[in-house]
Amino acid sequence: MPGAERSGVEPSSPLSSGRKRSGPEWSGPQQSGPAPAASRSAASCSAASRPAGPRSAGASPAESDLAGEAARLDAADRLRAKRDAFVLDDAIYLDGNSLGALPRAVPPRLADVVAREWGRLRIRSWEESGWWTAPERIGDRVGRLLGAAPGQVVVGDSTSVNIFKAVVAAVRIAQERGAHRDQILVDEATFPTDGYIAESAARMTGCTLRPVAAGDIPAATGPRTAVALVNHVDYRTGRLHDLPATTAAVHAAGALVVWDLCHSAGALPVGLDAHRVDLAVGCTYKYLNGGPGAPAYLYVARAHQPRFDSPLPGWNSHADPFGMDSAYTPAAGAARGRVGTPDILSMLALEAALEVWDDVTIEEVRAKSLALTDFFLRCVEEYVPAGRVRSLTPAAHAERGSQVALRCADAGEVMAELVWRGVVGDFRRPDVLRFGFTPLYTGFAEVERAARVLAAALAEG
Ligand SMILES: Cc1ncc(COP(=O)(O)O)c(C=O)c1O
Ligand SMILES: Nc1c(O)cccc1C(=O)C[C@H](N)C(=O)O
Repeated sequence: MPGAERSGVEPSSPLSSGRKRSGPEWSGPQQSGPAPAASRSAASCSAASRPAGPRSAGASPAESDLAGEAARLDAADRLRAKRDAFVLDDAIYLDGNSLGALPRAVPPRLADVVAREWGRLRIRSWEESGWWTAPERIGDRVGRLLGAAPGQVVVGDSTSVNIFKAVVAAVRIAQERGAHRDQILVDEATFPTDGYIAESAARMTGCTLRPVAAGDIPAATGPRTAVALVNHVDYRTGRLHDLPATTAAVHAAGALVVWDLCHSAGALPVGLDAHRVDLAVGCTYKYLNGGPGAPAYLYVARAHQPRFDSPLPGWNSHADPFGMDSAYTPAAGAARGRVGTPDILSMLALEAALEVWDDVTIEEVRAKSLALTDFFLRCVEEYVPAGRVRSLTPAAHAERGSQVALRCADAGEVMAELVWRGVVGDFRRPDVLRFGFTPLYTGFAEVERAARVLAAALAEG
């Protein structure tokens, strides 16, 4: 399988390693580096909660220039106040590309859902509290951030499950156009779940799976291609793939494209309708801050909805669910992508989390994201000795998502040290340090400090 390296969920939690640290963060299941020195004193633990940085005793000129610049950038940042909408602490949280921080709006909303809607209204809430229609209602809200007009996005299930629905349904549509379309292309560096599911979908539909570098998908798409499944932003390197050009090229060859937007939704404009994307999926627990295991979404372009033949036609996607008919008649519109009973608690937590977007445009978030990653790369270049790390993230804005990935041989140990010092990123085996930048709550001073702490951790390594 292409890109078959695991994302790195280790069976044992570092929380059980016996190691005290400043914040509650778990930088990851991904920590496979050696356990940090158990003998570290309590004093050094608490010092870690406010990283002093490698040269704190006397800041070098470059360091104070960058710190000053960070202060100026923060002062001019229109999104700065948004940080208050999240529960954060002194740790520098650069892992929002794995699990977004908790929005303050979520706990009171969930308390109300549990106590009043469930506790008192009980079954009435399916209608009176809008539970039944939540997948489409929240889908429209997510759709706005993806450039999708209402009625095309439904929230529910996991990204993995939605990939299955989207790829199989796309193959069915493509094969209606021509039964000879028997190939599924997948970007070869794909997040593993996409590759596993595409392989299974290929077996089920009589197709073969062809892994291709994302940039080569336009050239590789031909008369036998049914569908191309592509990650908009590569989870490991942070590379942003060319959605408009790839979509246009796949269409020119008569095939369909399914985009995995996990690492772009809430971080940059996607333009689903504008670029005539066929189908798309993604999670809501990263830059959309929906919470651990928050429901994912499925976009089916309006033009494809009448032919969207779900491989998981559950009763919730029936035209008349409460008719309890033994024959399946699909619902019209986005609801056709539903399966079973929605996960209401997670779904309504997500709805509350999305409130933070009400007065924010994705364009201003993107502008800040690029400024943050540019600034981080500059600070790293300034503070880290040349050659100690290598950036895997493209320098060109058009090719960069909202994360920076740095390669270094001892990345596991370095990330453990960073977490210890209060800078939370994550580690992807074998040698990648990942730092995600969430413009709604990350500031420039934090970015400068993170780079300084990184330099110190690397120096120790
Ligand atoms: C690109 C991408 N696709 C899919 C997933 C996983 O989806 P699921 O929520 O089904 O675990 C992730 C992250 O876990 C991801 O980064
Ligand atoms: N979904 C995750 C989980 O349940 C546990 C730990 C991490 C994750 C992730 O989202 C990983 C993430 N998609 C990645 O890009 O590596």
